[in-house]
Amino acid sequence: MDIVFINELRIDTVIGVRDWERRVRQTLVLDLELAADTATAAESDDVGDALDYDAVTRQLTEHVRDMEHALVETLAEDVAMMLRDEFGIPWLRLRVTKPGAVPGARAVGVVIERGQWPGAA
Ligand SMILES: Nc1nc2c(c(=O)[nH]1)N=C([C@H](O)[C@@H](O)CO)CN2
Repeated sequence: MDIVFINELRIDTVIGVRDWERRVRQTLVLDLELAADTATAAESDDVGDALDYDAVTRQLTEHVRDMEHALVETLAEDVAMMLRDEFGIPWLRLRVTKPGAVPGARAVGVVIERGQWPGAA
């Protein structure tokens, strides 16, 4: 099993626990590592055999844009569930970064891993 990745995907959404954060859109940055079999696609040279990172990115962007969560934890869990359901991804690692959310820190956020790496005991 291999990894298809998406780095620094920026999406505007409603996110945050403060009252003012419910009234604005803020930019989150998402980094994903998605377990995928790349060997079959490499053999056929057909995107139909690949985990299509363009399709994942489009669906993910639409999904996150429409959300209104308080915590980045909730958003991350929601994204992981959607990706695993829609694309049959067995394992993923997701980093959700909220730039400039805390004075003195460039960014804060969460990293989650969900699912089982295929073949792992
Ligand atoms: N673990 C978390 N802590 C905090 C979050 C969060 O989503 N997860 N959010 C906030 C606020 O929304 C912050 O970004 C702005 O004050 C605070 N702590």
